[in-house]
Amino acid sequence: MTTSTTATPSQNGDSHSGPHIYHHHNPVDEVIVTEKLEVSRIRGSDRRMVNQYEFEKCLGKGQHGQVWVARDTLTSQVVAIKMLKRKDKKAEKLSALRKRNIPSQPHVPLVDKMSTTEMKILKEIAIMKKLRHPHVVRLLEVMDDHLLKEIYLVMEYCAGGEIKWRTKNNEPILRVSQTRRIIRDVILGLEYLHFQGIIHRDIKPANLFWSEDRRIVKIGDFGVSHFSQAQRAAVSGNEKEEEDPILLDESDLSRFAGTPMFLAPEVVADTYSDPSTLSTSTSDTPNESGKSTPKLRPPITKAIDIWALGVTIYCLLFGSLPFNGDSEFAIYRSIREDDWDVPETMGVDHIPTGGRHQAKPKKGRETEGFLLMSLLEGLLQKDPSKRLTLDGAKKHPWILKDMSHPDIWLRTTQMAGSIAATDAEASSALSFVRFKWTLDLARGISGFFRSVRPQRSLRPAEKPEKSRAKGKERQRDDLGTRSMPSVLTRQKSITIGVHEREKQKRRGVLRSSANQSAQDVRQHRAHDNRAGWRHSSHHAKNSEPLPSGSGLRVEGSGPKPRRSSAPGPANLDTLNIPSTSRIASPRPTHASSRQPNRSPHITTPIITTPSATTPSITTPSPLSSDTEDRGRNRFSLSASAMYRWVTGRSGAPSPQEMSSSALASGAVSPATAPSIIQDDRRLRTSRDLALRRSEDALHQASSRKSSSSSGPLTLAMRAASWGEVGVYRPSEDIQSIHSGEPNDETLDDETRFVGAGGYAQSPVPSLPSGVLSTVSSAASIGQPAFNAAQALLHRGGDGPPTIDLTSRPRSHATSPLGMGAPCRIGRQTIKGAGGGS
Ligand SMILES: Nc1ncnc2c1ncn2[C@@H]1O[C@H](COP(=O)(O)OP(=O)(O)OP(=O)(O)O)[C@@H](O)[C@H]1O
Repeated sequence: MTTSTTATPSQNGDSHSGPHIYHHHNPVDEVIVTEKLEVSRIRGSDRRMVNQYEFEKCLGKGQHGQVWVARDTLTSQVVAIKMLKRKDKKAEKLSALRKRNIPSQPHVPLVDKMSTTEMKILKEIAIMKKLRHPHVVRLLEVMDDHLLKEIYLVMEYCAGGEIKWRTKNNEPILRVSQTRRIIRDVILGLEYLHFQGIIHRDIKPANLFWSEDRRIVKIGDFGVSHFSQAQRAAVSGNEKEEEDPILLDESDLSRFAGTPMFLAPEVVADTYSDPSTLSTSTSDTPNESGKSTPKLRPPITKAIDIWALGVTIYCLLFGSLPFNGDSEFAIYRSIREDDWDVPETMGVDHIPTGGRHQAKPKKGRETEGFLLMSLLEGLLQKDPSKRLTLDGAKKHPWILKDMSHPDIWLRTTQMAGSIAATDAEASSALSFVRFKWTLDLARGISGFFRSVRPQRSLRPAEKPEKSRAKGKERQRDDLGTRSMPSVLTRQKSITIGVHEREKQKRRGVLRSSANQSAQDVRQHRAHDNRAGWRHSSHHAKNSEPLPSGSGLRVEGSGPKPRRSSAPGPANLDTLNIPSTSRIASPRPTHASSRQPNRSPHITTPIITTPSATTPSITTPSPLSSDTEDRGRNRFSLSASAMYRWVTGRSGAPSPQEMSSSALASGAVSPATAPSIIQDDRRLRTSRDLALRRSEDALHQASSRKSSSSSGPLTLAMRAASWGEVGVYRPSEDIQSIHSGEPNDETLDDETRFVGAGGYAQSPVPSLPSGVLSTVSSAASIGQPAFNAAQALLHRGGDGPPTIDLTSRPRSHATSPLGMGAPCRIGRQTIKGAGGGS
């Protein structure tokens, strides 16, 4: 649900009048859009207050504005607020020059009415609004008052800061194992972005953020990201899916955006340095006149993120960049032409690399260095068509190294059919619903999954990107820590007319959805969410040129100068969707695709039959032969299987075995248990349970607004992303997954248990993995589930071990397990090194 809020009249006249209603964040809410702002100063201090947010300290300044840590005085939640200036004089001048060449049209393009900066901001917002994943920084609220010169993006605050990767002497500061875990998180986040049709375009260590305790890494900064409708349609199987017109503009891939050292070769292709060679020919053979025609520039696809991931891994492990130069031009040349090399050792733990080219060892004897070289080889392929895919990277032995159950990790973190790919689905609390244990829910879902096999759709035909822009480059003086500013070159596709039609369509949908049955609630929410977009951009899209702000003074000189623009890459969307990402079609948009028996609560990903226009094939998951397994009823309750294991018999737990509070709260219904257990019959092994737990963590996390560091949820999530899925491990394993100092003796039993994503040692020494993981999952879900788990496990006598869960696990923020512990290098304790600051 998107909510508009209003503010009080300002004391200082900074905002206009309106009733005093500030929105209270609810973890399952969609992004809030606030249109009226009150900007004031806190009495007796020079600190700024914007609506309910008290600004505390400035984190830094980027291209278009500042980022502040602020506190929500209503909830005490600490957030990061990005203040973006609507107008950017320099960028606009450049844009105005370009626009002179655009012929006049019956409808004035939206971009011509809005500043290019504002357009960019709106795009960033539109992209961020779609995202909800534990490894992606979350947008909580957009504060956009057209009377003010700044737009405020309230985001999840990642208190661990950005990932630091080198000392002043260009030495690495992370261990190899830490890097591996970071990269696993990034892969999961990136996989989600690509699944959503988003190319990040600025993957680099500085855009990867630690959670407060440095257990989780999240991808942030979507300032130059690109949304591809074609990619999205390929995933959803619905080419006609409605989207924001702002997002539909695909010309912006022709922008030359990103951070120079992390740009892929296809982005800096030599047509850039020599515009005369620019050609649309696909051949490099001599033509009739005998002249050789250069190859067509490779299309810009999500493969650019894979390249940047390779550069990022290199940075984290070696403390230096694989491609560098004294000037931007030299950097690009190096990216295009140079081979990369590696130092003798990697990581702060100085593990030998074995060199760039090494003889292939016998199977099973591959060294860390050998595996890394093979991974980098795949990621840093200059030809994007030969580059490793994200799926390939995820399955690479270096990434999976030291995992006790890589196959389970791969399966549990698989995107297709498991991750809610739409806003509506992402907003659902799958695990929470699961623990409601409603009969309809369990039956409906299991029936559904039995009847529908996963399908995967082929992507639509490639769209040629027409626009090409030429430009000059400018030298950059920083070392890849700053993104290049982005300037839209053409925005012809977005017109007021398009917007009006879009609005009318949505209104119609919204009206009719008001009368739909409860089964349509989820779909309604999706529309509602997108319609909510109108709140923030309504005036921008429909009104006359925006009035200049009356409130905040414009400070500074705007963004850094535009560095360069390049000839536009040729093609836009030949996005290679990993096979594992194609299985599900998550959002039905037509009534015909609705499942008649689905409960209004059911918000599980939907596997739709592909539309007539989209060819599809049915392919088993590459990870396992049991594709059907993926389609199983994920609502089958692990807890019931846990019950079966605990009691040694099938059937429902008796009411006495349920905790009274769980029953009282309605979270556990004895009447529903038999059917649930029946549905659960196929889940016989603890392995399945472990799998389930991990999925739950993902879903639960994706449903939470505040997926920051607090709460036990993130522990389960961490387990999933760190590849340690619900497996009991002895004490030495705790150290092996410990990113801080190995001799940390401060773990107490409870903390160990809280960290039960596979790290518990006591007090559950002989607990099978499934049970342990289930409890971990339950703990992440909340009191009712927690009570249920407790009821099931809390039995004495000759059965399995008793686990006392009477006290809620304490926040893992206090737990030293994992990356929270300091990492010392010499006498220094290094921030961002998986340790304290
Ligand atoms: N959600 C967040 N949580 C914590 N810190 C953040 C968050 N978002 C941004 N920051 C920090 O705020 C600072 C400013 O960020 P911003 O993205 O505006 O600029 P930048 O990354 O330095 O430059 P640019 O984006 O122009 O490349 C950076 O130090 C960044 O690490």
